[in-house]
Amino acid sequence: GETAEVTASPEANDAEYLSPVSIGGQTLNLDFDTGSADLWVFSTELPTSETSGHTTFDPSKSSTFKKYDGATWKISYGDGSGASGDVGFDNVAIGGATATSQAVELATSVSSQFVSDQANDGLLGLAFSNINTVSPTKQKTWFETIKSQLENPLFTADLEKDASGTYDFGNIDSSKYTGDIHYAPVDKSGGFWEFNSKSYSIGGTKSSCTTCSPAIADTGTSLLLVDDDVAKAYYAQVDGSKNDSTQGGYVYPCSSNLPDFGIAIGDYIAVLKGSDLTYANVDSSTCFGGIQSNANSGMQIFGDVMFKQYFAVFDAGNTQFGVASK
Ligand SMILES: Cc1ccc(-c2noc([C@H]3C[C@@H](O)CN3)n2)cc1F
Repeated sequence: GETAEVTASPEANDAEYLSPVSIGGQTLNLDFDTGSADLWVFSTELPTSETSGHTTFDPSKSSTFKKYDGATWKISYGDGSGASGDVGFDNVAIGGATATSQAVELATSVSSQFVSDQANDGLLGLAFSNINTVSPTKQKTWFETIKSQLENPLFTADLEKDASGTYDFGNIDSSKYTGDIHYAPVDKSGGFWEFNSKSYSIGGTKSSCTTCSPAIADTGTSLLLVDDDVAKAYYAQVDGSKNDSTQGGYVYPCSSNLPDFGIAIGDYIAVLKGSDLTYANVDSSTCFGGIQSNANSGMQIFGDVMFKQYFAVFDAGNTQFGVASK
């Protein structure tokens, strides 16, 4: 079976990570997103006013592209951004592994956040295809299309702070982590890599929260979005912190010593170092936290703040998600 490895390069503030993907021989830089299941790209079908700075996929220049007549897609993301368009099939290669006749969703419209994010040429969903948005027939993700060709039906994420990391498909590279991999069973019925997270720790003090929302492993989200009462409890330990609606979340003096924060991945508590829980500067003395409230949306979203501190295994063979120290 095959294995494949591709670089994941961070944008400013590690807001997102982009990886090169070859579609019909054309290379675009896509945001691998384990929180969605559409592979969509900036295309020549967009108004040119919206494609400045982006690489666009041109179906007319691919000898292997096939239109999927009548099919459309439309997606919206957690931050209110979104895109829509039509569909075709082409050969899609990542790190030397090629999925043939992969559904490729061509954007004919994208929201302003995508227009201005010029490094991003589209998204590659790595969640489960029951949440793919193609109509009238949902389409498989790249990972689902290629899974049977892989040495093992899994992929791993090693994202780094202000540095390039990797996604690996088909194998677990033991040089990328230390100690054991701690797995939690995944409930994929909602389409996400979803697991229970019923406890947490702040500065080493553990709390159980039987009412805590389940969590999803989401490489497409920059931060760590936890239940509102947990975020409150965390920042109660940070002098001078406040939930500032103008900044969009919790801010605090950059001189603060942030406590460590432990998140439950099933029965395992993964401790995130407080020293790596600041997301960005608001100004020279005020900082914006990597831990933020999920506004009681009913789902906790463990994004890149977690992936930068823990090696992650997305195991579709055993429907489990695992983390290891690195
Ligand atoms: C400009 C832009 C906007 C959003 C996203 C985005 N990608 O993944 C996600 C999260 C939220 C959830 O919906 C699924 N995963 N959000 C990427 C962008 F480049």
